[in-house]
Amino acid sequence: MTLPPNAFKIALRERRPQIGLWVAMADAYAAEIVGHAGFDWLVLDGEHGPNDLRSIMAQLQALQVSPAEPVVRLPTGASWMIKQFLDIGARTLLIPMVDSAEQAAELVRAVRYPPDGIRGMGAGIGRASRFNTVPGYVADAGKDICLLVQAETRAALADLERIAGVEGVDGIFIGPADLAADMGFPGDLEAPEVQAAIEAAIATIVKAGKPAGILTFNETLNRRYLELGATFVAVGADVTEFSTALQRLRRRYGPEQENAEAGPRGY
Ligand SMILES: O=C(O)C(=O)C[C@H](O)[C@@H](O)CO
Repeated sequence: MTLPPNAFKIALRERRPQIGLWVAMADAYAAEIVGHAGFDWLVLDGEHGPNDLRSIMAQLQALQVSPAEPVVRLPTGASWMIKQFLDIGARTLLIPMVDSAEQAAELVRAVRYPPDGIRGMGAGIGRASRFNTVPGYVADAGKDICLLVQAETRAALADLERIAGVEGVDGIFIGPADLAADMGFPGDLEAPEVQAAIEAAIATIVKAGKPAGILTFNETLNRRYLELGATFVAVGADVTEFSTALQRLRRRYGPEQENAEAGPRGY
């Protein structure tokens, strides 16, 4: 059998805007529902969602027929963890807290087989090769593996141009919540200082010739970031949409019969 090309990675390379969603319910059935909603990419959150190797694998299986690219966010960029998630078939990885070009270069090596990298040989017994039914998996793996790194501290923004210059980094995601916290504005992603830093970071990434990504729950900001040249923009999360919709439904039958349209908070 053959694996479909990574259409998300191709779209990033061609700078075609990609609209995504954070998926943190850590449930295959919920992921399958989200997979039919029309998003271009879906972050299976292994950093802040209650996920592990098996729950991510179940979601990858549930999303196998979805056109959306599953983007697996790991808790950290440890090479042993990258190896395991690549072997279960994750093709697009999002690694948080990347603060330097040196760290980014190590992540590139972790997603590549020798001699260009250190990824261990084991996909032949793993889901990545569809259990050794994909001819030439090892030789072709690098073509569809997509490495996204998160810049979400002042240190990362100070080294952003060098991070963007690392060959093998396919995109840079700005983490507004952690960046805001690191800048001294925890929970206040819309502080002017934070917004200025985000806009400058997008400009740096775009100028360096790499796709920029971000997530906010604020439609006005998301449209602004797309105008500034961001390519992969996540516009919400399954958990917050689900929670907000249920609260709104209950309020419709409350004493005030509220019909509040307040959207979910992002932080
Ligand atoms: O710093 C950020 O913002 C992110 O990396 C996204 C958040 O971790 C995600 O949980 C949404 O709040």
